[in-house]
Amino acid sequence: MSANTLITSRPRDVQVAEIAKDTLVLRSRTWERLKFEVEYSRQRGTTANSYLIQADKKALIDPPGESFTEIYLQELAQYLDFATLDYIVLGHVNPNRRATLQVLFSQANQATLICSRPAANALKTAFPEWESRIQAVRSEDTLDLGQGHNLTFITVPTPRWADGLCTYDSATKILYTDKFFGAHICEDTLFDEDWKRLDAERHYYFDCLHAPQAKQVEVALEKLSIFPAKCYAPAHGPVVRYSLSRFTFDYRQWCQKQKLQELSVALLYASAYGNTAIVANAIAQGLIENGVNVESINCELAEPAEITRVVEACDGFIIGSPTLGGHAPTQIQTALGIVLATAAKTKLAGVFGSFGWSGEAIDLLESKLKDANYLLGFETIRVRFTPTDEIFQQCKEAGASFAQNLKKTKKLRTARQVVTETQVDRTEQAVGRIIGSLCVLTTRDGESHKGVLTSWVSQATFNPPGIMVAIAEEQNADLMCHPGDKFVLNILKEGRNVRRYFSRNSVLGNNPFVNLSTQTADNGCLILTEALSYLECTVQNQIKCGDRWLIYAVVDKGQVLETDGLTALEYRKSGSYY
Ligand SMILES: Cc1cc2nc3c(=O)[nH]c(=O)nc-3n(C[C@H](O)[C@H](O)[C@H](O)COP(=O)(O)O)c2cc1C
Repeated sequence: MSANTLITSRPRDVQVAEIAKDTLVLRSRTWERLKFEVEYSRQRGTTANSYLIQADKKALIDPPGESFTEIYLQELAQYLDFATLDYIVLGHVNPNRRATLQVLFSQANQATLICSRPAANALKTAFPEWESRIQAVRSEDTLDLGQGHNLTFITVPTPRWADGLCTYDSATKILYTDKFFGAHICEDTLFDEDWKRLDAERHYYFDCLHAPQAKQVEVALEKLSIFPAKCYAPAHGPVVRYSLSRFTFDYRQWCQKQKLQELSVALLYASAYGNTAIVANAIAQGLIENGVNVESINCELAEPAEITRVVEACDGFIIGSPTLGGHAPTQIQTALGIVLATAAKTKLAGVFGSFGWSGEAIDLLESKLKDANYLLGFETIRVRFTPTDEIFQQCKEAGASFAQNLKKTKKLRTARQVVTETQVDRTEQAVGRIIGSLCVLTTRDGESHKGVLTSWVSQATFNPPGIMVAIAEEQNADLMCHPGDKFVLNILKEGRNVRRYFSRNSVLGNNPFVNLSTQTADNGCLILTEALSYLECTVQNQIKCGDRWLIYAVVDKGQVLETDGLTALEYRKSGSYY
């Protein structure tokens, strides 16, 4: 029997120990993975740490979730007469923790609940009967428990825990860090004396929970750094006494590492009950494991300017929503508006969400992004209620495949944009920055069909719909420079290599059309069925300018052949050649 089997067979318990003057830790331990930790467990169990400070006043910090309610309260009763408890301090709230609070609050009937403002709002909705006993605190608010135990509160909002609150006790110099500086590992050892052994678990915990919110974690670290802490008391895993500065340094390094990744994805979501947030976290894990930085935005907290900034800066974006009353929450609708107005169409996009029965919000997001012509980096993820282990894995894989797709498209774009320092003519380089849609222009000469590749095309008029094409003599200009001449403009799709049949150096034969599937348009010219769309055009005017004919033609009719996909673009190094 392996050591691991032995460990997992131990029953849940609550380990109690004194960690400083007047201060106990109560570690609710499970040697197996907890269900709600599907998202970040490495199967080494975990501890849900709660702390009790007993000075002139008594404060209990972070009672555990409902899987421990009974054994935790039984154990706590050995050390505390509930009727004498003055305060319950919460680092964050979640639905899972409410069950324990419900029982504790009814027995500790003198106790006031201390938490951040967002947590207070959520708790007042959950426990309206206790509204007067819930007290919201702000950063730098203090609470004197007597005997030197002066508590200072620090709000540390992150996308995942908008209501995050840390607490510093001046008597013991313990900083109660809640979700920061934890690890999911269950052992008898209370402290981190053998901290090198904890490295992998700590790093994994950070990657799963904090890497997607590195920016906000850095802000939190800054706020916490002003306290002369000698000990971190986290919500999970060993109490940090021996590796405080090393662990703080690691957090800073890990945050930096995220920000230095070459590619970054904006992950926008809202989540009323936490399910969409779990899906977001799974996708984030897949991205992070594949070397992509993730900037999470909880749309319920973020200002529009912040969303705009992140969407502008990212290489790809993924947006997720719950469906509530047949709709996406207002904040998601606002974020979608910002995305549609801000994100370049070349950015890779993704959609996900948790729903109950109809999932309209997910459909809305998908259809708006598809209509706007964004390319999706994975098939839209629809999860009913809470993701199972299996679905969680699938979401993670979707994140991984988004990362791979992002790398591919980025490579394509940068390869085309590289300009070497040896190029002499800056003007040419500057002109070369003009890009165009890659098209094949087909004309007809009697029974013979011709096709030329060009990106020198743009819309010229709304009414009638008209286009402008610049064409060289050798590009069959004679077939399209007279009023009344007909042609078809085939607009090519990114990722399909149709251009190779029409390039000047093509070795694929003189007649490109034998290799391609075509239809004949009403005007007699060929439509390439692999194109994204096509326009049937009639020439109206022309001007000979420099080495080109400038042709103006009206669009008689057109059709989109594929609703998914992006227009292929032609990037050039110089304005003096194609
Ligand atoms: C008040 C309320 C209204 C809901 N309305 C819908 C709905 O119209 N369509 C649907 O598919 N699911 C609906 N649901 C189910 C939620 O979409 C589902 O619980 C989802 O997991 C919530 O995601 P979240 O945990 O990220 O908030 C509703 C749930 C609640 C609580």
